Amino acid sequence: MSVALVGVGKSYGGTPALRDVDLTFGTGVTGLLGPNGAGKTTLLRIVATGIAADRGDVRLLGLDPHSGHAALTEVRRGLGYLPQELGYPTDMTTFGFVEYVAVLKEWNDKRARHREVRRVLELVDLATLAGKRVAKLSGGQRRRVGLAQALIGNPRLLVLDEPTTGLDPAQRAQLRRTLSVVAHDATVLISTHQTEDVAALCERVVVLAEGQVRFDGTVVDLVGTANGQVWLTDTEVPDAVVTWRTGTGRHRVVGGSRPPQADAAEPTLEDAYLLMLGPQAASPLAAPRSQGADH
Ligand SMILES: Nc1ncnc2c1ncn2[C@@H]1O[C@H](COP(=O)(O)OP(=O)(O)OP(=O)(O)O)[C@@H](O)[C@H]1O
Repeated sequence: MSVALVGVGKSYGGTPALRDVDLTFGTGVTGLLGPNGAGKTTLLRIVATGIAADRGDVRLLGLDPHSGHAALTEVRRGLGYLPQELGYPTDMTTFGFVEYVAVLKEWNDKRARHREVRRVLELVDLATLAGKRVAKLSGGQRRRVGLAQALIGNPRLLVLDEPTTGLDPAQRAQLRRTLSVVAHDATVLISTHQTEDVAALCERVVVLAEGQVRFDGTVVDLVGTANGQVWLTDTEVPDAVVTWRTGTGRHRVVGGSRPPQADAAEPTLEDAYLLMLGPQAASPLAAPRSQGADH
């Protein structure tokens, strides 16, 4: 296993961010879902060696990263990381910034380094913007520069904190293609608020809430937890766990007792996620629902 966490806990001051987390990850893409403050970024920062856990055992690529400088360096050599917020030196060009990271990652041979920078820029569809200054890129383009630097050297462990933020639908599809290739021989962890990304990309999904693992399994199994609990109705239903008016004017009803004159609907990953977390999940995902389609 590339990542093994046993009894991992982390607090900031008195605030617990992760409590007693047991998780292992091997090759393939795993999606981390959870409401704001669930602990996703904290978990990814621990796996990316940015911070140490307060409690428990952390093994990354077979090593305890905090057992000494050599182990930490060895883990970092195999790691690609896109943090939630990456500061960009905006006076550099796209090529210049990615090359700068490649230098830090010990790509000392100039020709090999340039080839690698061109390769990762191609992967994220930025080759034509290689000479443009980062300051002049759009938010989505800048996010892809961040992705490019994470992909340098084909890392065995790829940690991406909200990689789809700011990407348009075509770019998200491109990212899905890229990650599905990378994941053949790498362990990829992504956090996202987009259940569609998880449904499209991940074999496995982990739901975190209040610093604890609430679900760990396949996407299909998570969707299955909502079987028989999703309906479409013409009128509002007061006792639903979550409900919203869809773009067609009908109400999607998730959880609670079956409403009278309801049509059963095929559950989606989002339904299952909302049902699992109840009103707690309502912050990031449920807000824009009134404009949504009938799903
Ligand atoms: N540097 C920090 N100092 C103090 N508290 C922090 C810090 N980082 C995170 N926290 C707290 O730890 C908890 C978990 O935060 P974390 O950022 O890991 O959650 P998250 O699931 O990534 O949230 P989001 O979806 O909003 O990014 C929250 O209560 C948060 O306020």
